[in-house]
Amino acid sequence: MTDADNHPDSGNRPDTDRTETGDRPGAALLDVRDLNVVYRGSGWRRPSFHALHDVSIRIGAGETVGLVGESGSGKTTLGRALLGLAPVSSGSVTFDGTDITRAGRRARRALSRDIQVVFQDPYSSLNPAMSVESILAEPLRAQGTSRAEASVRIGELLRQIGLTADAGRRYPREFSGGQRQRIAIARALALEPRLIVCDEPVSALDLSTQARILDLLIDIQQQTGVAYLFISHDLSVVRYICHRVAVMFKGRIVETGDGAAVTSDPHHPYTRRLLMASPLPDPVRQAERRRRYAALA
Ligand SMILES: Nc1ncnc2c1ncn2[C@@H]1O[C@H](COP(=O)(O)OP(=O)(O)OP(=O)(O)O)[C@@H](O)[C@H]1O
Repeated sequence: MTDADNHPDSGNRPDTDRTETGDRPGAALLDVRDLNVVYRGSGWRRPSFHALHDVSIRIGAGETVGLVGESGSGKTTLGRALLGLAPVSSGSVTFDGTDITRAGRRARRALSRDIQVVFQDPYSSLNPAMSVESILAEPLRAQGTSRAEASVRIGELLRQIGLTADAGRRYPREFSGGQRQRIAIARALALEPRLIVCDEPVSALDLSTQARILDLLIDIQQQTGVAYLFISHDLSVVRYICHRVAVMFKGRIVETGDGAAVTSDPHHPYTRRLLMASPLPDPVRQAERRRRYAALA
């Protein structure tokens, strides 16, 4: 995408039909219901912490749902719960009909193909001692893909993220931050997941690189139909990429709805405060980002 009008600040992410509640009609790919997560403490020095309170959220196939909220509100904890990595005390996380919180080992193994994650920091999320080829081969080999098939798939993945085939022989240190994040995205895509938890995937990148990575994620979604849970602090980014947005405050979801509506006409007082702290649109920032983006196009 090279049109400056399709810039992250413009909030014109193509939308699809919505129901009145903002949910897509039909069965959800992911259905989180009344989820509670409690981190157990150890004595009075480290008391237990109730991180998520009765959280419910749905994500449809091919949909991007944004999760915004201040630091410590529980966004990453929810992302971890989808990966089966949070101490769930009650509630359910149903992915395509299987409750992740109660799944046995075999079901979990199958789910680990379907749900992948991309982290904020591409510098620390890639093993510096491994070539890109080995990084991308790892999830494929772990699922029993043959060497020959893995090699073909790695070629496809590099093309998909816009890197040349020789990138496979190089190491993470030889790439820029944006290129490393592309490699992290390719690793997440290797097993053709149906949902990717994107935990602040562009916050460590400069503005023009952010725009390119967001466009890559949108292109990939259009090609593959993957769904995203997109965790971010940046409302302009969320407005650009997300179909729907959920706002978290102190471990609770306080508002959900259409991405453009929530970010321009918030109902909950906390969302209004969030918007005031990061005004949208900011004409100066918008013009600056458009200029940089156009120069790169
Ligand atoms: N392993 C843990 N043990 C105890 N408490 C934890 C643990 N992990 C997170 N927490 C607490 O749970 C709360 C939610 O943390 P979480 O990382 O989910 O927030 P967040 O919204 O993702 O924050 P940020 O935007 O800063 O990443 C915080 O108060 C945090 O201190």
